[in-house]
Amino acid sequence: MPIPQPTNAPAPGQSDLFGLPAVVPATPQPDTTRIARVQLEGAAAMELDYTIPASLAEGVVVGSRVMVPLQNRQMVAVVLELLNESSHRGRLKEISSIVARRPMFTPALLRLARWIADYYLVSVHTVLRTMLPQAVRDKPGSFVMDSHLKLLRDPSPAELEKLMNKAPMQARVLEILRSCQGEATLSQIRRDVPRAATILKPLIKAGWITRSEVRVERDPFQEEVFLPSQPLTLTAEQQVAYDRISAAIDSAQPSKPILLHGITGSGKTEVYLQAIARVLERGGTALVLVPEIALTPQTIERFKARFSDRSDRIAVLHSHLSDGERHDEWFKIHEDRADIVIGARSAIFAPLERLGIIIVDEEHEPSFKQDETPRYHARDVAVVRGGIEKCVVLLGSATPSLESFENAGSGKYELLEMLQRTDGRTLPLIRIVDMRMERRKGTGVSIVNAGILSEKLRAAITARLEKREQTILFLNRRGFNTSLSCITCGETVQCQDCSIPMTLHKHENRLVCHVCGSRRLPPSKCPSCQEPGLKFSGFGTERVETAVREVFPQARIARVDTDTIQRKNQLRDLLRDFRAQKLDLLIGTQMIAKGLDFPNVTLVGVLNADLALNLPDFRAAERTLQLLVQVAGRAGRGEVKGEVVVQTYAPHSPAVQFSRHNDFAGFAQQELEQRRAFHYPPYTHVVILASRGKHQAMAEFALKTLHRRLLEGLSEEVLMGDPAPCAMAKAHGQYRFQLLLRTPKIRPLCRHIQQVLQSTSLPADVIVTWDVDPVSLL
Ligand SMILES: Nc1ncnc2c1ncn2[C@@H]1O[C@H](COP(=O)(O)OP(=O)(O)OP(=O)(O)O)[C@@H](O)[C@H]1O
Ligand SMILES: [Zn+2]
Repeated sequence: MPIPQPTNAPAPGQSDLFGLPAVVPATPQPDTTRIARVQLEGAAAMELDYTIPASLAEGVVVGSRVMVPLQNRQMVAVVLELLNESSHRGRLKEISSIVARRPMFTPALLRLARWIADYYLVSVHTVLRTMLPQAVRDKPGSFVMDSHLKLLRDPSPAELEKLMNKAPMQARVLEILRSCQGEATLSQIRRDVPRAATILKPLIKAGWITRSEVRVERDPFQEEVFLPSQPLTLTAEQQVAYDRISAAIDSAQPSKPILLHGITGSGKTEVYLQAIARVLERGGTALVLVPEIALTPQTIERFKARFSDRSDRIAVLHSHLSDGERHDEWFKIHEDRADIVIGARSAIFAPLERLGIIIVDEEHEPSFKQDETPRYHARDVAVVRGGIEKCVVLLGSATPSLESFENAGSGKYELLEMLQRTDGRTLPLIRIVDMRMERRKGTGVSIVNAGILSEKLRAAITARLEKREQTILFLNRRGFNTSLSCITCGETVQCQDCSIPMTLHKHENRLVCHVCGSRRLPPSKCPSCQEPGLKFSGFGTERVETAVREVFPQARIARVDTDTIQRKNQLRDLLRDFRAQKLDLLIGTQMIAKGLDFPNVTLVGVLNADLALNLPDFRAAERTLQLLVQVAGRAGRGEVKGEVVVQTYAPHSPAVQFSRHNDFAGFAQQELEQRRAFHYPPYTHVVILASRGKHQAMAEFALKTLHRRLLEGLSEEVLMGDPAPCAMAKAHGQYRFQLLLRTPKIRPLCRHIQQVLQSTSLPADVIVTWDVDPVSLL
């Protein structure tokens, strides 16, 4: 949809960030009173003070981008603070000019940036960079432009005919304009009159039309139509939750963050929708964070449908957008043309003003943590942003993170629970299959013997196929066989650059490294002892697909993983087919574990529950439980009761047992006791210090040096491990080491680490990283 440009818009091409002249020159005036503390862009972590000349006094506000002199050069900087005093007063230089009047960062976001910099030990500059999408950072204001033409008066038939004889192209343009109510864009007219641009001038001169420049939004949902949806009548539990949330929205006092623990299908999304409606009624805006993987068209459709009267005021930010789309969506928010923003992790930095609520759905999801610098956790940042903006923060999950659950337990957060499904149905029946027994039975069916499908699961699928109900099989591992090893010497074929076994992808007949992506032909003999006997083992989704097709030749089957889904709309189309029951059985990785709602799915099979359980991480049990509960939540969402079959070699582990009884609280209680006893989060904060480099000894030396320096003056409360190789000791050709620190008080530890890092010189070819509150130890 074209959007009118501000009236003072310069011609495209010479516009700066916000359609203002690129630079507002300053007249130097010695008599200044105010001082701006700025953050230089491009330079490392430099904060400097400048005076604000009187001529710019009104234009410079917190968040403005300005030009400042630095050693004979002019640099771009962001105003962080306005001060009355500076310790350097008298020697300060003046701000030269304003780059953009409208600040790129709201004051609240600047405060947030400082908090993040401080908490995660990074520079403010790095955080500010992260806060802007790349397309906005690099090419702000690069909109697609078009001309909007308007017919000033209808030509009479006689006038048209006269024009037709003299200048037929001009007459044709007038005709087109008349046929579309007197208004059209140049690109619309070009479809009929390709050279229309060349004849606009005479038409304008003759007083027939006017022309103005407009932006064309690159709207990711341009072609979608949304059927409006009405608010549902809330269930009793939903009503209680909603009442509390809306009281917090209405309250003038800042409220605690709210944790909404609602089982799958309890109608959390409906509560979010109604809470947002409440915020909008009061003139506020809403920010919704969803894990990238759950940010499906289905999710967005629900929001667009509910707020269909203002669906053009919903902005979406996630990684599947093109750069241009992301640029335009960001500016839509920046220019106050959006009231609701839905996005993945980095949308927490959406420059919304008048924020009334921040919702973090699936708050337990590890993907809310960024795995590169700055390693922030969007859920925790949401809580801090909520504090700064004085808005409601609502964290939702069927399996809250133990951090949030403990915060609710200790009264730091408020806990709301919804433990019934909206349809009043019970949760699906969960059957645990002990695969140790299963394999001992040796039924003679190869797929069973290979440990892929138990007899129970096979029978359950057969029953579903007969009843024309649908099945989802879940396995969080791609490929055909997951390892290849030598029967003589026992060596496993590993990636040369990474210390993990390579996976066979049969379709392309290659061994693939799932860490660095390197590929090679499967060797015919052992690379280590040169003997010929090599044996494939372990199975991934590709193998499952082949096996299931063999056992159920009539079934209509599809596989969903990153190997089969490569195009943008492929997943959407496939899920549409599944919903329309054009498919009987879906096999997939975590791509299908989240948020999907298919009424005809009555069976979910978890092929190997132990994958997450066996990870060397104190959160292994928590992750397993989250996964089982989420996956199980996909079954029985319609009329028929659902069934879940979980295959495991560890049937008695707490994660399996508690998920079977859908007892999140019971699991949390037991797990929290363990965490407390062994000083793990949420009772401590973890910091991981890691080193990596091409030379093993150097990387290890670097971390040992840091370890030694950290010991000096380390507080007694801090538990520090020894430097050790990471679980994946080598990746991308680099050796990796890490050091784990735990502490009940994070800030003093971070200050100590920062001092050590700043005062220790390390080998140039070793990279040292640190991660505050990591979500994974791998
Ligand atoms: N008050 C209600 N009355 C009737 N149906 C409802 C109500 N609230 C929600 N539903 C329906 O129940 C289903 C589940 O709701 P919803 O998706 O909001 O749950 P959820 O807790 O977000 O689920 P999940 O965590 O599994 O994604 C949806 O189909 C929704 O339309
Ligand atoms: Zn590799």
